[in-house]
Amino acid sequence: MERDSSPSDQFHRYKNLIQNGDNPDITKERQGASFNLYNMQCFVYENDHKLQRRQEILEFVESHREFDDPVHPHFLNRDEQIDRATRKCLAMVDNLDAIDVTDYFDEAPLYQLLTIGRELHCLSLHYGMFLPTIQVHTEKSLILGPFQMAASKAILGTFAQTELGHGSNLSKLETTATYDATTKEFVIHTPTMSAGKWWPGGLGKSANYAAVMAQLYTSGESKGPHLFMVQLRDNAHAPLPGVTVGDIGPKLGNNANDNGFLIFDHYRIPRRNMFMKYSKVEADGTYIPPPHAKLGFGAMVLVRLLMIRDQTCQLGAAAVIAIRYSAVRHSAVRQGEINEGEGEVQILDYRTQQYRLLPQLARSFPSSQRMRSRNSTSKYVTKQINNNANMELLPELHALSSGLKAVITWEVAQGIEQLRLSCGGHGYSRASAFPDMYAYAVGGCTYEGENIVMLLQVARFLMMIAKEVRSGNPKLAEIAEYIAKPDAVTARISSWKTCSDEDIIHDFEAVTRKLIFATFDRLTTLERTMKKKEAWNACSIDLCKAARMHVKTYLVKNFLARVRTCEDPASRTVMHTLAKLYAFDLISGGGGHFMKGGFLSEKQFNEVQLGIYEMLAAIRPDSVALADSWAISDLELRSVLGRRDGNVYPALLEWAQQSPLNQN
Ligand SMILES: CCCCCCCCCCCCCCCC(=O)SCCNC(=O)CCNC(=O)[C@H](O)C(C)(C)COP(=O)(O)OP(=O)(O)OC[C@H]1O[C@@H](n2cnc3c(N)ncnc32)[C@H](O)[C@@H]1OP(=O)(O)O
Ligand SMILES: Cc1cc2nc3c(=O)[nH]c(=O)nc-3n(C[C@H](O)[C@H](O)[C@H](O)COP(=O)(O)OP(=O)(O)OC[C@H]3O[C@@H](n4cnc5c(N)ncnc54)[C@H](O)[C@@H]3O)c2cc1C
Repeated sequence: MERDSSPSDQFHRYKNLIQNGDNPDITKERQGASFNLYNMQCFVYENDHKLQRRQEILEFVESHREFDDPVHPHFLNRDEQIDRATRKCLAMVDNLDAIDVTDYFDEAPLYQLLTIGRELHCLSLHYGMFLPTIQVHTEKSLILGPFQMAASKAILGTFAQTELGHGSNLSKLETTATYDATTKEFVIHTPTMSAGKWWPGGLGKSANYAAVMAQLYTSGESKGPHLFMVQLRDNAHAPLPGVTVGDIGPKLGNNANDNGFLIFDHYRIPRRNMFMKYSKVEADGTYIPPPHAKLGFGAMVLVRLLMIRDQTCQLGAAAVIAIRYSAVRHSAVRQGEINEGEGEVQILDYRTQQYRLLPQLARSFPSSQRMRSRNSTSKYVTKQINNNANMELLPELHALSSGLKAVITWEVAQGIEQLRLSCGGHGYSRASAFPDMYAYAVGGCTYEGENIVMLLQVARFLMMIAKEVRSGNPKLAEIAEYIAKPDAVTARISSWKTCSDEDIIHDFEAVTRKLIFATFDRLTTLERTMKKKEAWNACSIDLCKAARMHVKTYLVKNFLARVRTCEDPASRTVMHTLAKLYAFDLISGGGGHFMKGGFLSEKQFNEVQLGIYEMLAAIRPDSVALADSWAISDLELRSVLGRRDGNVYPALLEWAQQSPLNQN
């Protein structure tokens, strides 16, 4: 008997049968949009220049063969993944000038996503933290040398702070840097096993330098954690004597990045290798403290701000995938019928599906847009600090960057998981891109400051403000002005169609204020009978809740404010509904806080719920176009389910063809 045709032959037969232009369901969705896509995209990306740059970068990457993937990266083992990412990374960097990517917040992450994807790479920390550390912490007169060397990749660096034994608690780091005034050197040493550096990205194989955080000792005194520029490997890339270094093995995600470990044995570096912009050790060992104790943590603040934008884009991309897929599932065999006899519906028509998708889509917009103005705030603050003029803004920036980082990374990770589930079985396949997105995003909940630890930093700031308000002499940062407003007795929220932005903001501010003062009162009461730190620990769950609510209020206010700037009326109408959906969904999720003390009546709560259902129905016809407004190309999305043309099934077959198990 003649043998069956190979899986490959069969696959091509199906492919020819199915693939024929865009999926008609998705085309119909696009045709039904109530707004002009280009106008909306210009609003989302602030202006058409940014949109145009996205397109230019995409075309540049697509036209360069060195960025092609001969084998889909999902089918590679870890060595092959690292090899692929490293090759692509070098090509990416070699072409930086040609495509002129200079914008760190928008263009650089896009360029990286298009060329490499979400696996990170050997230079992630070099660009993500080493260069920013040099920028933030090197004296002006000395910056050119190291910066040029790092920028030109003559040296490749990482940021080595976390140790086996301590990550969050920086004051207890154990690596030491002891100044030897006789040789004018620092001796870097790992005194215990738990002092070994653990986690720095790119350390395992790639970096030959590191910005190392170590406890400074000079003239026999401990001066706390400080940063040092340390060479780790020689020109042949072998570890230098006194340095032991390696890879820490596979992780949940980011596996093309060689996160590493690092141990020092009385390793000597010149005095000038201490980053001395803010604090100094003179040749004789005299220590000069910084103008603000926490200036040494400045690079982390900058990277937390970078992360917010980067992470939000992941949620946007996940929403694009799930919405497009929901519009095409099932064009041939539909899941069920809403009205018997009228045929089956797209899964996007199920109210439960809309409830899974659209609040996540709404959530993806405010955070990304906020970041753009945070970018300028951070530049402003950095300038003030560089001029040694104004340290007053530092606590505000620290609180805001920590809070946004904690709330957004959590919401992004949760949102991606919810969107993955909404795609049923196919969401579980790596072809969907959800597993890689989730693994990438959820890392952000931990690195650059564990989220709970970050929320507790925000809470410190809020408790300080509450104390000032209670003392009647507050000096309020802009982000905290509402905390001094008079108490509000009842909520103003009403039907989503009639309630104003001011009503929504009023209620969010009132509830957050109550939460902050209730926590403050509990804390001060406990402090009467407990040590301060014990009282803080006893209140820490409430402290986190108050911090989260403060950040959410900030996001709601800014989303509504941003929508008001939209010049195109049709886009503004849809975005306004999306902003209200975002706010109502938060109220619904945090109902306990809103209903406490009868602030929000049961009737109002019911209006909130009903409002959500009505807004889902109102947004439904625009959902695919709203997903398109993220202007994410297929190359950036890297998802079989989220393809722009909606031809999911042939693409899934094609993807599965590449599995090594199908090769023989
Ligand atoms: C190509 C481009 C791609 C772009 C795409 C982006 C992605 C790019 C990929 C990155 C890939 C992964 C990169 C991971 C890289 C790491 O993970 S590096 C390691 C990061 N580690 C951390 O973040 C550790 C977290 N821990 C901390 O930050 C600090 O220890 C803590 C938690 C803030 C506490 O600090 P502490 O000094 O022990 O605490 P304490 O003495 O209690 O002092 C607190 C006081 O200091 C203040 N304070 C603390 N920190 C600060 C600060 N930073 N500023 C100002 N004040 C501060 C507080 O406000 C507080 O003030 P008061 O209330 O007393 O007035
Ligand atoms: C993918 C990835 C990449 C990384 N890259 C780098 C890098 O390049 N360079 C680098 O130096 N580090 C890096 N890290 C390490 C990262 O910065 C730390 O893991 C992070 O700061 C948390 O520290 P930890 O792991 O010690 O957690 P811990 O601090 O041990 O936290 C464990 C638990 O204890 C809780 N906890 C800790 N302190 C408190 C507190 N005061 N109050 C209440 N709860 C508390 C936390 O909330 C958490 O639940 C990376 C980590 C990951 C996952």
